[in-house]
Order: sequence, then C-alpha cells, then structure tokens
Amino acid sequence: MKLQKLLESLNAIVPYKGENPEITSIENDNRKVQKGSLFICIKGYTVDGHDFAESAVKNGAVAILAERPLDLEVPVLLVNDTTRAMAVLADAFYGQPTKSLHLIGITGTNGKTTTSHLIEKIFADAGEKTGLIGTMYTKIADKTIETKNTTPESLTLQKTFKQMVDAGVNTAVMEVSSHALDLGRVHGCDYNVAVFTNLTQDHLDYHETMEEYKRAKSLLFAQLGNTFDLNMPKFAVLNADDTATEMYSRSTAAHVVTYGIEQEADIKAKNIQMTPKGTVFDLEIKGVSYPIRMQLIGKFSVYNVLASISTALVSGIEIEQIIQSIESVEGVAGRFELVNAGQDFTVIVDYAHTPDSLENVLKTIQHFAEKKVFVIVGCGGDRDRTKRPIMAQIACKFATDPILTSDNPRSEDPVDILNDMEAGVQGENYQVIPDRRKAIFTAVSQASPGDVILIAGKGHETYQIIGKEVLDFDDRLVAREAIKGR
Ligand SMILES: CC(=O)N[C@H]1[C@@H](OP(=O)(O)OP(=O)(O)OC[C@H]2O[C@@H](n3ccc(=O)[nH]c3=O)[C@H](O)[C@@H]2O)O[C@H](CO)[C@@H](O)[C@@H]1O[C@H](C)C(=O)N[C@@H](C)C(=O)N[C@H](CCC(=O)O)C(=O)O
Ligand SMILES: Nc1ncnc2c1ncn2[C@@H]1O[C@H](COP(=O)(O)OP(=O)(O)OP(=O)(O)O)[C@@H](O)[C@H]1O
Ligand SMILES: N[C@H](CCC[C@H](N)C(=O)O)C(=O)O
Ligand SMILES: [Mg+2]
Repeated sequence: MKLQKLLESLNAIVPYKGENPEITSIENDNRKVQKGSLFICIKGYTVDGHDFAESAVKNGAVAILAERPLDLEVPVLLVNDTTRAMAVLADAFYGQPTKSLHLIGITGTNGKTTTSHLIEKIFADAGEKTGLIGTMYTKIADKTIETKNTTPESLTLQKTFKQMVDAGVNTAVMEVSSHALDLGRVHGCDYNVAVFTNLTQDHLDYHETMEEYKRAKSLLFAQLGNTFDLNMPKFAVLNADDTATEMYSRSTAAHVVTYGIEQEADIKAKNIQMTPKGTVFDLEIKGVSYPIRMQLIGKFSVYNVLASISTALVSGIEIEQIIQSIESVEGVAGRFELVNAGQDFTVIVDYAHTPDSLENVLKTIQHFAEKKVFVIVGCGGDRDRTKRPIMAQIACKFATDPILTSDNPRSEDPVDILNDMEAGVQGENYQVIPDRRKAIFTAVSQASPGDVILIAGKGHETYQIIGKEVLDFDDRLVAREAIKGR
C-alpha cells in the first residue's frame, strides 16, 4: 500500500517532505523492520522507540511515524499520539479485517477467559469457524499461538485478525483488558457484541482509582454501535447485578441486553442449586423457562454462562443449540480445575488472583466443604499492592488453613509482598511459606481425608517469574508430585 493511501485512514492531514513510497509492512520494533517498512516510534514504559528510528532506517524503513521531529533521510510523519495512530493504520493496512468478522469483545475484572472459551465453544458447536484471543493463547481455527498479553498491541492484533480472515474464520472472540482500552490497543476494532462480566478491585497500580478503572472499561461500550449496519445490529451484553452496568449502558449507542441473578434482567437464572458435580438452574428468557444442568461449579460460573448465552442469542444462535453446548462444557484449564492423583482429599487449582475471585471461589468451596479448607495464595509482584492485605484477609476469613506464599514475585522481594499481605491479617492463624513448591507440599502433607486444598492465583500458568527469570512451574504438576510423594 502506498504511504499516502495509508495515511488517509488517519482522517487528518499529516504533512511530510519526501516521496510516496510503497509500504510493505508496519513495525514498531526496529529489529523486525525490513526493506519498505513504516517504522512507528512508541514511547514505552521501558524505552523510547524514537531512539531506534535511525537503526530502523538502516534496516530498510522507508518512512517513520513519530511524535517529535527526527533528522532522518526518509519521510518523518508527525502525529500527537503514535500508539493510537498505529492502531488505526494497522486496521487500514491489514484491510479492516474486523469488518469481515463477527467480533465479540469481553471486558471485566474476572471471568473474561472463562466466558470467551464458553462463547467460542457455542459458536464452534454451531458450525462456525472460530478465532480466540486472550490470556492463555491466540487461536486461529485449529492453530494455537503463544501470547504475552491478554490483549495484544494493535499491530499484532490486526495482523491476527487478518490471519483469521485468511483462514476462513467468521467469528472471533477476544478478551479486552482495561490496559488495552486505556492504551488504545483496540482502536479500529469493529465489535459486533461487547460483553461486560463484572468490576471489582484489580490493577490499581495502573489505573490508580476504581473510577479510572471503570472509565477505561467503558471505552469498549463507547466504541460500540458507532457504525450502522442494518444486517448486523450491535449489542452490549451487560451484567444487571453489577452497578457499573448503569454507566456502560449510558456509554453505548448499541442495543443493550442484560443478564443477571438478583436484579431485573432480560436473561435470568433462577432456582440455582449447586452440587459438587455441577450446577442446576432455570434459565428465563421473555417468560419462557429452560432447565439447565451444567458441569461448571459456583454462582460465578452461572454469571459467565449467562453472559455467554446472551451473546450467542443476540448473535442469532438457537437457544436449544446454545443449551446443548453449555451443558457439555467440562471446564476451562486452570479455572476450578481438579487435580486427581488418587488422593482422598480434593485439590483445586484456580486462577483467582483478585480479592473478588478469591472470595467467590472460597465461598463456593465452603458451600460443599465438610472438613478443613486449605488455601495456598500469594500476590503478583509489580502489580496492584493494595489488593495484597485484602486477599490475605479473604484467605483467613473463608479458609480454615490459609498458607500465604509467592505468586509471580517478578522484580519484588517475595518477603516484601508477603509483608504487605500479612499487614491485613494481624492476629489471625495462618502459615507463611514463601517457596510456593514447599507451600503446596506442606498443604498436601497436612491434608486429611475429605479436606479441600485450593491452590489459587496461577491457574493455567506453567511458569513462575522470579526476578527476570521465568522458571518452569505448574501448580497442577507440583500438586501431583506432592500427592504421589505422600
Ligand atoms: C505497561 C504495558 O502495557 N507495557 C506493554 C508495552 O511495553 P513497554 O511500554 O515496556 O514497551 P518498551 O519495551 O518500552 O518499548 C517501547 C517501544 O520501543 C520498541 N523497541 C524496544 C526495544 C528495541 O530494541 N527496539 C524497539 O524498537 C518496542 O517495540 C516498542 O514499540 O508494550 C509491550 C508490547 O506490546 C507489551 O507487551 C507490554 O506489556 C507488558 C508485558 C505488561 O505487563 N502489560 C500488562 C500491564 C498488561 O498490559 N496487562 C493487560 C491485562 C492483563 C489482565 O488480563 O489482567 C494485558 O492485556 O495483558
Ligand atoms: N464471573 C466471575 N466473577 C467472579 N470471579 C470469577 C468469575 N469468573 C471466574 N472467576 C474467578 O476468577 C478467576 C479468573 O477467571 P478468568 O481467567 O476467566 O478471568 P479473566 O477476567 O480472564 O482474568 P485476567 O484478567 O487475569 O485474564 C477464576 O479462576 C475464578 O476464580
Ligand atoms: N493478567 C494478570 C494476571 C495475574 C496473574 C497472577 N498470577 C500474577 O502474576 O499476578 C496480570 O498481569 O495482572
Ligand atoms: Mg483472562
């Protein structure tokens, strides 16, 4: 694509001196630049991409997009915000791929990964070719690709959508993190359905206040419904039981569909009964009731299922087909995943790493527990510090045997993180075992028949980040080892 043509997508005049070269790729990492690339300088949290512009030109870049003048022999185009411009250019460069996809975006503090998998399954069972982008991986039809972020930056994102379109995918489901919304990673994405799970405390290291965090999430709904499509109206699927829904409902020009358990909602769950093997409830839609018998456990799972059912319904999938899919879901990796290695007590690995998710999972366990409940929990380093004492409090309140340990300490001293946690539980009964492996082995050695051990925080993760090292670590494998060694 010619540079001038590409720039038209910015909807603003970007004056520059020089020729109108053919752009063969867009890159924001000088190490990936090839002959014909447009190099975009991004001021990051670690380094400033403007410092790599000269090297990019040496590597073959024929134009540079920057926020400040640079003395280079190729055209330098100036914009106020290169990150946001990059998102719009990427969308144009890859041929606006999201216009050819039924795109579903999910935001919320907890439940995004779970809900995205449920939705993907419903669409796949209905015969659609699906794509998925989220915390665990990116999936393009049957191909799985490793990812670093829950929502990738815009270049990767739009390239992925293009690959999906090329592979014949028609429905794409993605998690949209609050960081991505705030940093404009999803500008240019044309969503058909935007889903809200819930809003509780997390990421205050980044957003600083809950109001700011709430506002960041509202951007998904504000972006939705701004383009009119008679063939495919746009929908915001909102949780009626969460107070943030009122704001998100006001933020969007799209149709609003609500789901819930407590408040009035378009799609409701009633008469919920939990068993250790699953959950039974009545699904109510427009006065018609459908009995649901699913394998997922806990009230929070009912919310995820309601969000998924609502999304599929507004997308035109038949209710009978949807119910069949939901009832056949066994679970999502690392979410309330049982570890069975022949032991006579229950071991659950779960990704709860926020106060609300930890409380929900522990309450669900309490509902069935007849004996002791162990919880092994830590808090990630270089992340929201204010959630640490709260998570320790929840561990002590809802478990009989809490063990505070390390999650991913990253650049922080694990003992400092544990001190932050302990500040919330002075005078309570708990153990502190900084080594996560030792913590798991201890709980397993102390458990008696009928007890439950919840290993929280890392779910599907197969690593532990200590300092700059990424070490092999999988809660499920360590738990198995500990059980075998008993
Ligand atoms: C705070 C944040 O969001 N950081 C993201 C950001 O990294 P950064 O700002 O440090 O980038 P940088 O290293 O300073 O680089 C700046 C620029 O220079 C370029 N560069 C850099 C080095 C070089 O040699 N040459 C070069 O050209 C880079 O390509 C980049 O364009 O850009 C990177 C590439 O896109 C992201 O991977 C990275 O996410 C980091 C890993 C991160 O931890 N992000 C978290 C906070 C995050 O985004 N989390 C959310 C939510 C998770 C949830 O679901 O709860 C997520 O969506 O993942
Ligand atoms: N609807 C929900 N409400 C509250 N807690 C939930 C809900 N769904 C899942 N959880 C809890 O939150 C944990 C994380 O779930 P999931 O991975 O689906 O969330 P996520 O929003 O994708 O998280 P992340 O932002 O880290 O990617 C689960 O392991 C479970 O403990
Ligand atoms: N996407 C979340 C994941 C947290 C997972 C937990 N294990 C941790 O490392 O804190 C984050 O980056 O905040
Ligand atoms: Mg996720």
